[in-house]
Amino acid sequence: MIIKKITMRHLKMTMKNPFVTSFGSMQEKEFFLLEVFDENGNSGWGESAAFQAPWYTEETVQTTLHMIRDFLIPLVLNKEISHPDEVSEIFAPIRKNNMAKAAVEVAIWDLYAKRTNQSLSQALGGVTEKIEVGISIGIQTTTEKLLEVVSNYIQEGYKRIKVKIKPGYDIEMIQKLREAFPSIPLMADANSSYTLEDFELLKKLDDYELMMIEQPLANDDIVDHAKLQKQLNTPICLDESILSVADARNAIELGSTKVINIKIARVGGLTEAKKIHDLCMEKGVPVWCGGMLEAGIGRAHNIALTSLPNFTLPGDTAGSSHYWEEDIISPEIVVVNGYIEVPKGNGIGYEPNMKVIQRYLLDTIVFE
Ligand SMILES: O=C(O)CCC(=O)c1ccccc1C(=O)O
Ligand SMILES: [Mg+2]
Repeated sequence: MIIKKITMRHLKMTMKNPFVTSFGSMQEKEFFLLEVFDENGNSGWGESAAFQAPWYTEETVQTTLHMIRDFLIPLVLNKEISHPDEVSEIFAPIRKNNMAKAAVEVAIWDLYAKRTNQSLSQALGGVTEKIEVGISIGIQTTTEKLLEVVSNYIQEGYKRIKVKIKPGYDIEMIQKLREAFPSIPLMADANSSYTLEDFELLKKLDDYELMMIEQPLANDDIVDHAKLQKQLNTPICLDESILSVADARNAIELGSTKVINIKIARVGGLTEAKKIHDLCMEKGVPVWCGGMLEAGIGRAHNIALTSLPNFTLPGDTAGSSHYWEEDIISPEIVVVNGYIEVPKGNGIGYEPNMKVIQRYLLDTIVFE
């Protein structure tokens, strides 16, 4: 296929509720939709994930714009690409900037699946027809409020509950949650807010039968996580530390992690995500799909990826209505009894809803 034209739409949407982490509160989500056209007029869609501020990784909405417009699009426009696996090789001379790369790469995957008349799930080697989903809950104002929110999600059918922890908001909260819900699949995400000096505190978490603790230590660490894992019964799941299949191999070999959260954006696209999945499957390390508070296009890519066989743990891809008054795809993503059906239509299997996209559109750039 030849990449003939790329439309880059800049959107800003407001989430129904602010999402609070150890870094602060987020309610505005600004992102780009990449629509990539081939020589026959087929088009594929991708959504960028970086936030306005660089607290999760170093990328932001503005660095993404700079990288996509000035470096990545010139590398693929008017180029012949026979398979989307080639895109990560074409982008390899550009260091990091994984979220910018992923936004373009996933659109080319969707385009490829559509051209070849298959679903994105099929094109990736997906096997499951429905995926199990959990929910990630931001920090709440009070524990009472948290208990109420958790109870509602359990009633809605979500398969596991993930809560954010940070120093000063951890053991007591987890203890109350466990008392109230003795048998729910529960996990905690620290987003790198502890150090090895907090060992005694982290060790206490072993009393609450958590499925795992996500990224307790520094965002770029695998050495201290290995030391910690040796002394914890609770499995560690790395998120921020894993940017590539090489990182995954090193972390598994060192014993830094027993589970990996794969985010397409963090690892630079679907080809790298699949490589990490395949390696983890070979090593007996289960994976799940993380989220970036995406709108529908990003969510659709997550669903296709999650249909691969080693996604054996519920991920963070909740339904559209959890985040948005109205999502940018049709139909919206719905969770029934804790499952999302993997769409069978070509490509991502959801149609961009141009009326809704228009409503949140700030500006558009066309490259041809
Ligand atoms: O619901 C989602 O999309 C993911 C929620 C989440 O946990 C999260 C949200 C923003 C940044 C980082 C993370 C994370 O997984 O660490
Ligand atoms: Mg995380």
